[in-house]
Amino acid sequence: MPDDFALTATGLQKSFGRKQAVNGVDLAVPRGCIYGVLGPNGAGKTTTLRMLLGIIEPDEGERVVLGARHPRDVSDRIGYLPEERGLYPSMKAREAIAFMGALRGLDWAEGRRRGMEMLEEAGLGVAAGEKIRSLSKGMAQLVQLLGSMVHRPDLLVLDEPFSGLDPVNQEKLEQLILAERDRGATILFSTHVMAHAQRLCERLTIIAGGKRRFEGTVDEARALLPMRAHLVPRSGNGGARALLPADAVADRDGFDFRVPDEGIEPVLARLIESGHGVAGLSIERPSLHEVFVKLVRDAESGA
Ligand SMILES: Nc1ncnc2c1ncn2[C@@H]1O[C@H](COP(=O)(O)OP(=O)(O)OP(=O)(O)O)[C@@H](O)[C@H]1O
Repeated sequence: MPDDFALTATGLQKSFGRKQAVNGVDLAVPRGCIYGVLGPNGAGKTTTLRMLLGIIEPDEGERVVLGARHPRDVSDRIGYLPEERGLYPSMKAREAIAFMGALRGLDWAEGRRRGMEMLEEAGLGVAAGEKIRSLSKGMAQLVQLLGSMVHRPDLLVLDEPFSGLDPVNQEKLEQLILAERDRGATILFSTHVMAHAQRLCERLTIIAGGKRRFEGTVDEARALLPMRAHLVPRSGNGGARALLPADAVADRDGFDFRVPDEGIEPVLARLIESGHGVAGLSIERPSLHEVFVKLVRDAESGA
């Protein structure tokens, strides 16, 4: 494996009975990068992550994780937040973190010390001595997340880490992920919430129907769809329609349309020369959410 990659996988395939969950996924995750595995429900994200971690074996394909022949050989260097959350309900938060660290080879006392420190840094110091069963679901999830980081892993794999968290805790989680990246870790996380991916990911893969539909940066993904313009003619919506691109749709105060390949300038020139004028114009890049929906719909329709 080239040293610049924390993880590579080629041609991963997995079936459960007659259901093909993953059908030939390739991944190359650069070291020190925040990498998103995006896909709709049932796309094969969890199955892909489990194969990468060696929890299940692929039917076909290869994966090299942190240079190892099998992911289990480097499990002490990996942190993992599984999709099914769960900590021992009778453990106190600080101990639950130390326990998760101990499972990855961290000294118990050091785990407790770091656990306390991490809880305080995350603004959860008050929860340190509380039993897991008395914490809210979101708080318990954050404790489990801290537990997956306590041994300072080189690779952190988080399966749908944002689900179940309120907006304040989602923000906290974004900060924790960025801090782990700044520490030097590689972070691989799955999600179907595009706003987090758009803000965090340096690279991403979109999976749908068990296959890879896109790989690249957020900017490259957003460039897959044309920019959109919202234009307000000074003369109102009346006579300007005929001067706009054919796909222009009128809304309350103007028109929405795809920016033509030749640019927006000819449209503006026509409106100005004809005396309709331009009272307002905004041009927006499509969001990752819009690109995701398009790619998933194309995949569903077999495009
Ligand atoms: N152990 C299993 N036995 C049978 N089918 C399975 C098993 N695990 C996954 N599947 C099926 O494989 C497909 C992919 O599932 P997977 O959980 O990997 O998708 P996902 O992208 O993580 O979905 P979600 O976002 O809903 O969690 C689904 O159709 C799922 O029902």
